[in-house]
Amino acid sequence: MSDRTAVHFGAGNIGRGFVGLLLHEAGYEVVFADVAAPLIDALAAADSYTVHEVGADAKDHEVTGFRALNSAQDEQGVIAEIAAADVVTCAVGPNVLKFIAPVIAAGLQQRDAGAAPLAVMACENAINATDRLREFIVEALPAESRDQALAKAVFANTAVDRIVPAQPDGAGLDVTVETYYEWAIDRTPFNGSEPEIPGAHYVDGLAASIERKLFTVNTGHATVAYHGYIAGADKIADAIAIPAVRSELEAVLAETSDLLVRRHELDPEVHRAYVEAIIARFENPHLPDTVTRVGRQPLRKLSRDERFVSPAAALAEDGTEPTALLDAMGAALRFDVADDEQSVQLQQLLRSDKADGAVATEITGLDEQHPLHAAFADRVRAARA
Ligand SMILES: NC(=O)c1ccc[n+]([C@@H]2O[C@H](COP(=O)([O-])OP(=O)(O)OC[C@H]3O[C@@H](n4cnc5c(N)ncnc54)[C@H](O)[C@@H]3O)[C@@H](O)[C@H]2O)c1
Ligand SMILES: O=P(O)(O)OC[C@@H](O)[C@@H](O)[C@H](O)[C@H](O)CO
Repeated sequence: MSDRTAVHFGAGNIGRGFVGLLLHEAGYEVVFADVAAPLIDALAAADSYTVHEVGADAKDHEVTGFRALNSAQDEQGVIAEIAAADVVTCAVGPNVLKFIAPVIAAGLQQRDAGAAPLAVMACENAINATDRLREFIVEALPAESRDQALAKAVFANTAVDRIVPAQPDGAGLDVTVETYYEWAIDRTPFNGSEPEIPGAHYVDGLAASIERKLFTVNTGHATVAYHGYIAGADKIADAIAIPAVRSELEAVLAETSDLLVRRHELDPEVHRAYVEAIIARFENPHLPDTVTRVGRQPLRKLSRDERFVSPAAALAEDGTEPTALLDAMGAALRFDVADDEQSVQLQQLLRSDKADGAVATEITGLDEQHPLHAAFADRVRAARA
């Protein structure tokens, strides 16, 4: 039995197939907290699950020694775990951070002031997700004990990268993943006391790592998903095999590469190799990933600080029209998937009687004066025609 505990919110694909696995391999007892009752019941009843890698040099990994708590039904149990844990991580989706924050806040209040600080690290596809989580925790803490509670934790931003597709019915707790993974954690807030996680690596400041990842892996992935969806593809590997989709992907990544190389002073050759490796990951024929999973929640993906608008707005502000990014954003507007709530909301918005410019602003958060706005409003008009 381990003497170190990690509470992980979100026992879904990346939670079991990546964060839970790496924490287990680092020697932590992982306590999964999730609101999905069947999933938590299955985890609580299991002694182990298997992470199956697919692709070159694939291996199977057994995860054992975990516990599982239903955070909707046993909030006090989760709070007590957090009060005593060494690490808290989450992979619940950026829009869910506000719901888990009050529980973490309560755990910090209950924590012994003499205990080593709790390492809090959000593992979401978003810029500074841990900072966002911290803001929600701050809001949840009473003013009179806020500073004491916050002093009991260290908050570090992270960037996580591993493609974990939706798992097929009947897979149970086992998870199929690609072999590649990367977990970059900002070392700065730890002042030398960073948790030992051999599968992760520490970096000085996360801005370059997270933007490189989000604006390459996720911008590229979403481009393949949205153009692939329009072309009628179901799987990402099939979508990228369509020459027109592949050209859109390459054009989008040329635009984000231009921004990333300049902004973070990346070596262009090293970055080119990074881009090529990512395209090869999208082509992995053994990975059963779909355009509907990768394109999920289009309103989040089209929001201001996300994978399309953030780099496209920066390029437009520099005087370049990012045509491929705009075309991918236009393709995203045509993502019409009945069981994706945000896709339904997006289609309702497009059918509304609001002006194209107002719709463009509502989706992207860009005001009418922004240099990207008019070009995106044109894509809105085209999608409504
Ligand atoms: N799947 C990937 O390839 C991948 C890779 C890197 C990062 N991510 C990021 O990880 C996050 C999760 O993605 P995923 O693919 O694992 O999604 P998922 O839907 O498989 O898992 C999310 C889990 O969070 C749980 N959850 C929802 N609300 C909760 C709450 N209030 N408290 C506790 N648990 C709650 C859900 O029940 C679900 O089990 C997202 O931010 C995603 O962008 C995913
Ligand atoms: O998780 P999302 O919805 O932000 O993005 C969908 C995919 O691009 C994403 O899950 C990737 O598979 C992952 O980020 C790879 O590291």
